[in-house]
Amino acid sequence: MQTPIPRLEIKNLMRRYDGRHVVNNVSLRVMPGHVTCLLGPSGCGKSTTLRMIAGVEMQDSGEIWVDGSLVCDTVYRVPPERRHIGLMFQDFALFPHLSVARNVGFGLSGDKAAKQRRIEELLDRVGLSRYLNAYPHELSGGEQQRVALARALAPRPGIMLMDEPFSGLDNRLRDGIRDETLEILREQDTAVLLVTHEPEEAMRMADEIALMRDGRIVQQGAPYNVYNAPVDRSAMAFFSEVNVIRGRVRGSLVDTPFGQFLSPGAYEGSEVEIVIRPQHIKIDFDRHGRGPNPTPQDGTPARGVVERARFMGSESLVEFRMDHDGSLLKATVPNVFLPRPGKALWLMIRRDRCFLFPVKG
Ligand SMILES: Nc1ncnc2c1ncn2[C@@H]1O[C@H](COP(=O)(O)OP(=O)(O)OP(=O)(O)O)[C@@H](O)[C@H]1O
Repeated sequence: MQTPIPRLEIKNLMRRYDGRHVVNNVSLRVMPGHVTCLLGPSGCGKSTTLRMIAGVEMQDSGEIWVDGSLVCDTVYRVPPERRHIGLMFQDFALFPHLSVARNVGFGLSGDKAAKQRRIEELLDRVGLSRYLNAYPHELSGGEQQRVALARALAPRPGIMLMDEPFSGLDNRLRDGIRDETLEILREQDTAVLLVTHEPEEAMRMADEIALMRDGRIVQQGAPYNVYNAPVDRSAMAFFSEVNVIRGRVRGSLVDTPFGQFLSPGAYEGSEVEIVIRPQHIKIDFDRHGRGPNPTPQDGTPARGVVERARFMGSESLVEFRMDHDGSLLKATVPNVFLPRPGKALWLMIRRDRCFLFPVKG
């Protein structure tokens, strides 16, 4: 069976500024109708990657392929306007002297009636039909952004590059517009590469997440896998707060106040971190100075004293000062759980949800 050809493929893309690799050997593929999110902190090289694919910036080395054809390497280069790539960048610019309808229809060819139908269809989908004849300055920032989105979607690009396209929208609007945009892009079988620094946005939108750090992709996969099988502590901490418990490997085991942990693959005598998200810490009551009995699933309980408890909406966040070393651990509990500061409680770690990483350096 033939392997399907990716709509977009980049191979070993490199870009240096002032001798520093800001994009370092980045490779990825996006299939038609799929959304890949380049996710990473500010300055990690996401936008530079997108700009090279768009053709507005040249790579130092590496290749860009569209539908199995080379579009750009260090010798050959298809100009941006002939790449048939749609762009939706943070700093979108509408043409101020054109009406909303003409802005949306700007990149459209074909007969007038078909153009008009497409313009009306898109404005309807982004909820702006009533502004057909308005001018950009008559619209709010968020409305202008939705017009820019309609304009980018109108020519049915085979590839859409999006750089934080929803960041200017208020929360109430954002989810709806995001879902609607995705639906349109999927209907058109467009391959989408979306840049964001927000893990929630990536989890919500992506078929695949490429987690970027210091110019490199450090992990790539379905959102579920990237979240639940992080490659290291930083990858894990990018998605949520984490608790870290340190220990040393002795005879393939790590001894901690929460009991012993198996340490497969870690060197004897090396220092390791056991990392756990706040939602995977279990809380139990104090029974006259004793905690619950140890279990194979949750190990040994360790006692902590509540330092602070806050209600966060759908969950409560409780911070504990641990008896054994004075460290602070965070636990989240669904709904309302607000023990008073000073109260002693027992914490246990869900063994199936903790990760063990070697301490670097
Ligand atoms: N034209 C340039 N000249 C010199 N350095 C640059 C240039 N463009 C980007 N950089 C640097 O390259 C690095 C990566 O920038 P890039 O904009 O790709 O990051 P990013 O991950 O998209 O960040 P953000 O989310 O803040 O936009 C940054 O350190 C930035 O300062």
